[in-house]
Amino acid sequence: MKIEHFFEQKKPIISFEIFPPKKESALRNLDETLEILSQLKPDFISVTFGAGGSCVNNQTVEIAKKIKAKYHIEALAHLTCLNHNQDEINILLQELEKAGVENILALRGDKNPNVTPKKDFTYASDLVAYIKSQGNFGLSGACYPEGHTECENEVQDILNLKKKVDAGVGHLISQLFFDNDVFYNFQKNAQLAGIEVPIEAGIMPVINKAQIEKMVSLCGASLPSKFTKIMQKYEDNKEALFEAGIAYAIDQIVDLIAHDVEGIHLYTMNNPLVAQRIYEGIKKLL
Ligand SMILES: NC(=O)C1=CN([C@@H]2O[C@H](COP(=O)(O)OP(=O)(O)OC[C@H]3O[C@@H](n4cnc5c(N)ncnc54)[C@H](O)[C@@H]3O)[C@@H](O)[C@H]2O)C=CC1
Ligand SMILES: Nc1nc(=O)c2c([nH]1)NC[C@@H]1CN(c3ccc(C(=O)N[C@@H](CCC(=O)O)C(=O)O)cc3)CN21
Repeated sequence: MKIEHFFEQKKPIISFEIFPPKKESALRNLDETLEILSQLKPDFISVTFGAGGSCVNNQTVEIAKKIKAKYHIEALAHLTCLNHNQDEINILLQELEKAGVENILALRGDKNPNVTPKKDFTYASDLVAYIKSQGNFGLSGACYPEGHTECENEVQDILNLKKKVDAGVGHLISQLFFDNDVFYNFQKNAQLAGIEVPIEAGIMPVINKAQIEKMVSLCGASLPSKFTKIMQKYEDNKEALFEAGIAYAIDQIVDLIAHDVEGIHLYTMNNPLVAQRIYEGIKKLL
């Protein structure tokens, strides 16, 4: 089923994101992760492709296939185009079709200073238009409540997002954010720009200090003082930071649901216990 159809239901949809681990040995743990995540019955699970700028040939197609075939949950495979030419994209599309994966998150991909980008696709919107011309995939895109780090200003970023939607994206997933007002402001601006597809709010529960630093450098999310206060107080107390990170994420989600958000996309970072705790905290609100 195409993901955009999930939004025809009246309640907010819930989805999880996982990434293919770099180490072969961690792939076994991923099965345990999927076992737990699937019991929570999310509307779909997305699988990243070379997240954070790496472009090794990872297991995205295989994992997305397993999510559908073994766990009977809709899968959304991420696909990046900066480091692929058209022939390589064709092969990946064939593999996805053969695997029965119907939904693609079409992305440009993070720039990696050690890799020269290929020239067939420049922006995610180029990939969206190309996939649209090639088959019958459901297409999703990424959006940036605080503006994309490379874009000169937020107005231009929203106009670029409109191009991506017009190219054929039926659903958007937001970059993570820690201040809900930033997201509400973005929703309003997207609407003013004529963007009418559903926008899921991307939430990352932050449970360790290294992760916060990595994410801030990767996506430039601003940190409200309420957030930094908690992180500073508990940075050296692992258990307390875990609890505080979960509480902060639940607090964000409760507020988003009260504001009638269309969906919550949880960046699980392959930690199923975090997803489980958060799901427990919000399930009665759905
Ligand atoms: N690997 C993964 O699974 C994930 C990666 N990301 C990363 O997020 C970042 C951006 O990806 P996307 O949103 O797919 O890229 P995008 O191509 O939509 O946007 C990238 C930049 O180009 C600008 N832009 C977009 N379309 C344009 C156009 N037609 N004309 C002029 N400028 C345009 C945007 O304003 C933005 O600054 C990447 O760094 C991506 O890899 C995000 C989520 C998951
Ligand atoms: N710019 C950007 N790039 C992304 O890839 C991305 C976003 N933003 N925003 C949302 C999510 C978050 N994602 C992430 C972020 C970090 C890792 C990460 O820390 N990966 C480890 C791999 C560890 C392992 O293999 O076990 C790494 O070291 O890169 C993974 C996915 C993917 N997404």
